[in-house]
Amino acid sequence: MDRGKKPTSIGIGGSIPQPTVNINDNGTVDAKLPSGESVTVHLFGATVISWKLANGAEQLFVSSKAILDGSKAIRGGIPVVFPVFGPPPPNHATSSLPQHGFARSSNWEFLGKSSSESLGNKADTTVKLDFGLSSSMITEEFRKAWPYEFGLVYSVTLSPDNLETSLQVQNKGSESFDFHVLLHNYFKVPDVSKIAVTNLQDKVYIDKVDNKKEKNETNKEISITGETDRVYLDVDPTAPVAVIENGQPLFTITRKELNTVTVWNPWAENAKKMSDFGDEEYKGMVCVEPGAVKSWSVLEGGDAWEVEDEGLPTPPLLEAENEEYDQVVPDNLDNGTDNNALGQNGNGLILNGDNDNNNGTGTGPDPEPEEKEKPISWSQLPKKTQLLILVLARLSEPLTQTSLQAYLFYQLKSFDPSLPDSAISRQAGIFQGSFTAAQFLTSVWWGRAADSHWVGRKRVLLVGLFGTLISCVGFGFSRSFTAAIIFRILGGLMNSNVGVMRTMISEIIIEKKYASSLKLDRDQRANDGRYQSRAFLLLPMCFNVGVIIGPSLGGFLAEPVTSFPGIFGPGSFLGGKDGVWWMRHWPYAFPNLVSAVFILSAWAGIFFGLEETHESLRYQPDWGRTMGSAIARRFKRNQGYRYRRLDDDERSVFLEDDDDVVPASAATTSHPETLPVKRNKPSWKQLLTRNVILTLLTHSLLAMHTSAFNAMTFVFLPTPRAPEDSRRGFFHFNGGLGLTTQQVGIATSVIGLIGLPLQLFVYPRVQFRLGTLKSLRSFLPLSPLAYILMPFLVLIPRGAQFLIWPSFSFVVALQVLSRTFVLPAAIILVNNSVSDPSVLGTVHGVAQSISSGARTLGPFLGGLGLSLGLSHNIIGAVWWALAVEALLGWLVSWSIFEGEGIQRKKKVVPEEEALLNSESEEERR
Ligand SMILES: O=P(O)(O)OC[C@H]1O[C@H](O)[C@H](O)[C@@H](O)[C@@H]1O
Repeated sequence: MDRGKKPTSIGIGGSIPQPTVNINDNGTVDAKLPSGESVTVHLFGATVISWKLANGAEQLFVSSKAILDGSKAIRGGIPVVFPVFGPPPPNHATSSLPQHGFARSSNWEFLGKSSSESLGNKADTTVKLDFGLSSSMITEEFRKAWPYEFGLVYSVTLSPDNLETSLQVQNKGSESFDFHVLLHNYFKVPDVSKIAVTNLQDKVYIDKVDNKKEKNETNKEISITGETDRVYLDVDPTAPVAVIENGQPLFTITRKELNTVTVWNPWAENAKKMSDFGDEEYKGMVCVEPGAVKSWSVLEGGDAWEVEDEGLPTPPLLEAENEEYDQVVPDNLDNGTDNNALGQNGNGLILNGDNDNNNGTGTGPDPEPEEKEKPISWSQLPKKTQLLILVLARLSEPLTQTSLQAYLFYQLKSFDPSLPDSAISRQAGIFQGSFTAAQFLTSVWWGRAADSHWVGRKRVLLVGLFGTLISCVGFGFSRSFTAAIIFRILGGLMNSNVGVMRTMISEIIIEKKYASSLKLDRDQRANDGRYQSRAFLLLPMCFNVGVIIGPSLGGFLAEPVTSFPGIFGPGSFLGGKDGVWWMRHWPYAFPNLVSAVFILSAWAGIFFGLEETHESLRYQPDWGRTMGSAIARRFKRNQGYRYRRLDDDERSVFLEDDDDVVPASAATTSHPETLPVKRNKPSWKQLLTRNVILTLLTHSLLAMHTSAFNAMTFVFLPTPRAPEDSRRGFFHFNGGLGLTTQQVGIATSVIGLIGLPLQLFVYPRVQFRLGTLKSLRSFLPLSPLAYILMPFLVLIPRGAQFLIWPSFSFVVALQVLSRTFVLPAAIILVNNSVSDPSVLGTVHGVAQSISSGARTLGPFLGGLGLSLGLSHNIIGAVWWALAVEALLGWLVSWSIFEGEGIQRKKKVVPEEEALLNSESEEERR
C-alpha cells in the first residue's frame, strides 16, 4: 500500500518513557509500550498481525504463507469480519460479497493514536490506535456488491497485560442495513492437541463440520482433536472464554456483548487445501472468534438498530468500555482521499488524549454541531417495550390511589356511620399521610436492596407491586378503619417503586446512548439532552393520566349493586335474588378488584418482560423473561430469512438473552487471565457528597411546597367566602373561593389538562434548549409567584365572580408550568449527581424517601397553616410562607451543579450527561 508520509518513531514527550508509534513503509502501523509490549497492525484489513509481550513472545498466529500485499485477506492475526460472517446466504443483501465480507480485504486509514500516560506510571501506560473504513474507501466491486453508506472505526488498544479491540459501525445513509461482525482471533499456541477452550459448556453450537447441526456442548474443556468449526450461540458476554493449557489459561477472551464465539482449526487435510496456510501450521494455532453472527444486526440510518432472527435480537457494535481518551473520528473519513491523520497533520498523532479533528488544523476539541438538532420524538425512544412495562407499572399506582379518592369518604363513613364528617375528614388525612409516611421509612432500604447483588431492581419492583396489590385488595375488603389503615401502611412500606423506576429508566436510556454512539461523536453529544428530555417525562405523564381517569373509574365502580342494578342488583342475571352477595357485603371491593387486575397485569409484564438493569445482575438467568420469551414465540411465526426492520417494541418483547440487548460490543484478548473486578460499595459518607446533599435538599424543598400547594388548594377552593367587610389592610383577609364540589372536580381536570400538554410538547424543547439546571432555575420562581398571588383571589369582588375562573386558572397555570419544568429537572439533577452505578438505586431511594417525608409534612403543615390563617383572618400567611420556602429552594439551587451521571464514569462518550427518567409526579400531590 502506498502511504503518503512515512514518519519515524514518535515519542510522546516528557522525561518518562512513553509509548512510541511508527507508521511503516510496508503499510503497517506499530506501537510499543515503554515496558516492551508491542502491536503491529496492517492497514490492509486493519488486521492486527503481531502482538508481543515484553519478553518478545508473539501471541498471535500468522501463517508463514500469509499474503501481505493486499491481494488477499491476511491469514492470521486478527482479521475484522464485516458485514457478513462465513459464506453469505443467497438472496440477501450480502450475497454477492465474499466469505467474511470486505473489511478484512480493504485498505483502512490510520486515524491517529491516543495514549494514557498521564500518571507517569508504567502500569497505566496504554496506547490506542484508531483505524477507519468507509463506503467511499472500499473498491468499486465491493461497493456494487454492498451499496450502503457506512463508517467503521476500529480501535486497537495495547496495555501491558492485554490487547483490546473494539469496533464501531455506523450507518451514514438513509437506508438500513444488516450486518454481522466478528473478530477473527488467530491465537498462537505451542501445541493445539494440548490446549482446550473453556467456558462454553452447556452452550448450543452449530457444528459446521457436521452439516451445521445444532448440538449441545457437554464438555467443560473442549479439546481440538480434528477439524473443528463451531459457532457457539448465546454465550454470556460476561463470562470470559479461555484457551487453557494444563489447566492454566494461555488466553482469556473477555467480550463485551459479543454473544457468539466461533472456534476453528482447519486440521491437516484442510490446511493442505489452503494456499496461504502451511501444511503443519494447524498444530500451532487456534481461532477463537467473538462475534455477533447468530442473526443479523440491523442498523438504521441514524442510531436505530434492530435485528431479527427467530425473534431474537443481536446487538450492533460499538465501542469498548475502555475509553480512557477521546475517540477521534474525522469528518472527512468519507471523502475517499488518502489524507490520513498523518498526511494532514504533520506528525499526525494525537497526544495525551487531546482531541484533534484531523482536518489539517489540529485544533483541539470537536466543534459544536453547527445545526442545532431538534428534540427527538416519542417514537425515537429506545426499547419501547421496556419503557412501556415501566409506564404501565407506574400507571397502576396513581390509578389505584386516585380511584379510591372518589369514594374514600363514603367508605370511611361506612365503617362507622355515627362519626361526624369532620372526624371522617381527619381519618382521610391520616389515611393519606400514613402511606407517604410509611414510604418515607422504607424507601431508602428498598433503594439499597435494588442496588444490592442479591436483590436487584426487578425484584424490588415485583415486591412493590405485590405490596400495592395486597394493599388495594385488603383495603377494598376492609370493614374497619384499623384494617384499612393497616393495608394502607403495608402498601407504603412495601412500595418504593418510583425510585427504582427512575433508576431503571435512567439505565435503559443509558443503553440508548450506547446505541447512539454508533454514530459519530458529535452526534452523540447532541443527542443526550434530547433523549433525556423525553424519557424522564414518561413517569410524570402516567401520574397525570392516572389522576385524570382514576377518580372517575373509582366513582363509577364503587357500590356496583346500586350503580348497576341491572347487572349486579337483586333479580339481575348476575345478582340472583338479592344482588351479588360480596358486592353487597363489601361495596367498595369492586373498584379495588379492578385496580388489582391492572396491578397484576403490570406485575406480569415486569415478571415476564422486564430486563434487569442492575449492572451485575443483568446477565444472570431470568426465569421470568425466559418464560416470557417462550410464550411470545408461541404467538409469533418464524419468519425464516425474511428480514425486516423490527420496531423497538417487538425487539424488546422477544428478548431472551440479556447479552443480546446491550448494543455494545468489543472483544478483549487478555493474557494472562483478567477477570471482572467486583467493586466495593461506597459508604454513606462517600455517597452523600455536598452536591448530592444540596441537590436532594433542592428536590425535597420542591416536593414539600408542591405537595402542600395541592393539598392546600383543595381545601382553599371549597372553603366558603369570607364576609365582604372582613378585609383589613393589604394582608388581613380571609375565606376561600367557595367553589362547589363539582367545580373543585373541574379544577382538578384543569390542572391535569394544563400539565399534560406542557409535559408532552413544551418541556422537552425547553429542557433541550436551556439544559437541566437552567430550566430548574428559570422556572422555579414561578411557583412562589403563584403562592403569593393565590390568596389574593379571595379579594375578587363577588360582583365580578366571572373573574374567578380565569384568575384561578392563571395562578394554577403558573404553578403547574413551574413544577412541570422543575420537578423532572430536579430528578435529573439527583440522578446526575450520582457517578457510581452501584448506588444509583440507593440515591433514588433516598430521594423518594425524603420526598415522601416532604409529602407527608407538606400537606399537614399546609392544612394547619390554612386553619390558623382562617382563624386569625390572615389566610395569605401560609401561602406566603410557602413562597418563602420555595424561594429558599431556589437559592439552594444556585449552590448545586449538574453532575456527570453514571455513564460518564464509564467513559463511553465524553460530555454525556446521565440520562434518566424523572418524574416526581407524586410530589404534585
Ligand atoms: O478461509 P477464511 O475465509 O479466512 O475462513 C476461515 C474460517 O473462518 C471461520 O472460523 C469459519 O467458521 C470457518 O468456517 C472458516 O473456514
